[in-house]
Amino acid sequence: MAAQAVLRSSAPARLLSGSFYIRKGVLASWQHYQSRRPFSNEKVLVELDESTVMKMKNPPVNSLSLDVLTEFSISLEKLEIDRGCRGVILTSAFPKIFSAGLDITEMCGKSAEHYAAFWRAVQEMWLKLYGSNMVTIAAINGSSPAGGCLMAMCCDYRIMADNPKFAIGLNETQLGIVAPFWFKETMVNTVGNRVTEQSLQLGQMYPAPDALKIGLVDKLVTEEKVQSTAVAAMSQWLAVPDHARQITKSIMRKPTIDNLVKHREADINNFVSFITKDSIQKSLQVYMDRLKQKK
Ligand SMILES: CCCCCCC/C=C/C(=O)SCCNC(=O)CCNC(=O)[C@H](O)C(C)(C)COP(=O)(O)OP(=O)(O)OC[C@H]1O[C@@H](n2cnc3c(N)ncnc32)[C@H](O)[C@@H]1OP(=O)(O)O
Repeated sequence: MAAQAVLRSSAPARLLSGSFYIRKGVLASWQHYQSRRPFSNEKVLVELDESTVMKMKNPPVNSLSLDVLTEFSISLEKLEIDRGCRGVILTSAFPKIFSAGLDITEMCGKSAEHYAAFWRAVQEMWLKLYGSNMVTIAAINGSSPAGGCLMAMCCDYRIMADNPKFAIGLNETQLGIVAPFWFKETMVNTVGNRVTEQSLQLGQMYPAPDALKIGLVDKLVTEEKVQSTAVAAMSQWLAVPDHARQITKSIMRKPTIDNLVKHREADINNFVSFITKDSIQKSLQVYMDRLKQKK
């Protein structure tokens, strides 16, 4: 399956004397900006535009395979070290679906080594996105279960298409699996303990209007306006001095991040021993069969 992230890098925040611009507070030559060109490899395409937009493009439903996760982390890392990029809008290239979450086929019928590599890639994506110094805004243009919801929750601000057919939530228990502690902590940090406790046990998916009510998303707009609203929100977030915003973000998120870093290997071992159980493999298979039968 081809996965492609489309990245658009920000134009200079402010031009000075026609030949310099400010990138993360550092003066850099206009020539340098011009030398930044769209880049692409098999799965990543970077285009220069007014805002940096990272589009998931893994048909048909943006499931997060090992390849997609790896490419996502590499792309984000590239933007992180690009001093010209202060914020990223994360969205989907497809209408009606933001991301179907982790690719279930990566968790079925594979070797223990594969599960360990896959889980490390999930952790890496989370560490990079939740710990990003950039402003991150999720433009949720469709449904977003489980790992898709996790990605959205990692962002600083969430805008979702106002359509009750689109739902978001951590539905892991519905698959017979358990959201790990750092998924749980990300949700607690987003909507609070009580809502998380109930949502996780029920594996609840929230239609967009309900997601707004519980604070799982911050704003609803019509489908056509999701991206332009994200661009407008980005300007507002970028008006805050970077250093103050970044330190504040770190104060809020560091304890949660440190907790995974400290228990990273144990978390991988736990995932592998859980996912290789016959009963869990059977649950996932039943869930996949149901997905295919619903057509
Ligand atoms: C201690 C250990 C803990 C383990 C923790 C593990 C944490 C797990 C996190 C996860 O993210 S698990 C994944 C959870 N995701 C879901 O439950 C989503 C399932 N999919 C859907 O609900 C729907 O597909 C959709 C996303 C709402 C889209 O619906 P739509 O009607 O547009 O498409 P479909 O016809 O259903 O799907 C098309 C095609 O895609 C396949 N597919 C869908 N989701 C996934 C997926 N997550 N992984 C792999 N494949 C997926 C689906 O089977 C269809 O395939 P084909 O029939 O076309 O072959």
